[in-house]
Amino acid sequence: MSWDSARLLAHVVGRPRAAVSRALEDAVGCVLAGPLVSPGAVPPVDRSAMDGYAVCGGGPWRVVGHVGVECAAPLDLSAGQACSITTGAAVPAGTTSVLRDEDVALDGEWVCGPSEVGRHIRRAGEECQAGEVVLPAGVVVDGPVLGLAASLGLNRLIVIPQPVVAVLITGDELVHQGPSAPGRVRDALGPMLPNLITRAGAGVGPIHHLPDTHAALLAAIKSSDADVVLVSGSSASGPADHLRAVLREMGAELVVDGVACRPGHPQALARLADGRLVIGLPGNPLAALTAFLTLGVAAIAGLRGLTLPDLPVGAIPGGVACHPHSTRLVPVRVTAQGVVPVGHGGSAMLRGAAGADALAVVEPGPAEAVAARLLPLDPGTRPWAS
Ligand SMILES: Nc1nc2c(c(=O)[nH]1)N[C@H]1C(S)=C(S)[C@@H](COP(=O)(O)OP(=O)(O)OC[C@H]3O[C@@H](n4cnc5c(N)ncnc54)[C@H](O)[C@@H]3O)O[C@H]1N2
Ligand code: MOO
Repeated sequence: MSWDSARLLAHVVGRPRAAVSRALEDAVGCVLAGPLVSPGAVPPVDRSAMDGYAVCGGGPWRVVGHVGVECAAPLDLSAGQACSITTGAAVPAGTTSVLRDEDVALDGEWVCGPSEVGRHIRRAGEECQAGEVVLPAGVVVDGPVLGLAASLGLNRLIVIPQPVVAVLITGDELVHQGPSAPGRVRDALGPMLPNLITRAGAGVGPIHHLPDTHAALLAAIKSSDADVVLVSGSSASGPADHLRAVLREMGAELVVDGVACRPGHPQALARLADGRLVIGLPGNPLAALTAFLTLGVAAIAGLRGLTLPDLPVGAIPGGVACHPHSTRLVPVRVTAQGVVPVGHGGSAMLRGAAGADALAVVEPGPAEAVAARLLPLDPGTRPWAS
């Protein structure tokens, strides 16, 4: 299966989770299930944009009082009157202009300065009117969205919740302390995957290290209640690679069974009878990373109700060799001079990817590519190209 078909299928198979109502503080990372509608006008009244004086008509003006932000019922002004005012305070009825502190001259109870009708007044409803849609469905709830929701007066949001992704790391040879040595390989995926899952917009579920047995893998997949289960190091066809046999035994639908890409070709995606997804990540660390960025990120986007972003295209002035039949995923830096491969892109090594910005998606072909789509290595990057 082609790399693009695999990515597309993973996105389609990740069906959006049911919408729920969440308190603002619990909604971060979720996706708006419907348009965000303002219940009222913002601001609700005309407000001063400056610290200074609200005035009525032409000057000089006699200062008749003070209005602070906390003042719920400000006095009225009539022609020739002014009141001192703070930024954000409701302007008194009759105000024609606000003058900044630094622009006025005071003489006892009199104030004078340059006034211009409407100046430094934030009009009621300037940001939005009651009933107005301020954000469409499908926006990821982040800090600014929460701030906006609060300033509209909302306490809760209707959102598609984040999916939960669990990780099963297989490999009897894996160790979690100290260096690799004959017979032992330092686990690189346990430390790598949680941050990638978070940046892709999912919750990190349990991470289990399993022995290389059919029974252990079967029991762990069966007992997980995560929306997506990532299984690393069991994707090929060796004696310790049990993933496909386990999926068969569970009656899973194998949606993606190998992808024509390098590295990462043995990756797989299956849907269990109850709708949960299982993604097989090849054990080689860069292959696991490319598979997560391909199938994992696309499935998570689907589960979150997000579209699959089109990838931006970058010029590669120095060119990069194509593979005759497979899509190459090549660690690159994105510079002002164009896209530059960083090297160290072998499937068992992370050195190139760790210092790169993106994977260049190099289409199969007979020669060299001088441009490629760019798959961000940080799956939390905003998709400018979509
Ligand atoms: N006969 C074939 N052999 C292999 C094929 C193939 O098509 N036919 N594909 C090769 C490719 S490509 C890859 S990638 C690997 C995928 O292997 P598995 O997913 O079954 O993983 P393992 O065999 O367990 O491990 C491969 C390699 O990666 C190391 N590894 C595993 N997990 C980790 C980890 N958490 N951290 C660091 N390194 C890890 C493991 O020690 C092995 O060296 O299969 C090829 N073989
Ligand atoms: O394709 Mo393997 O996934 O090269 O390392």
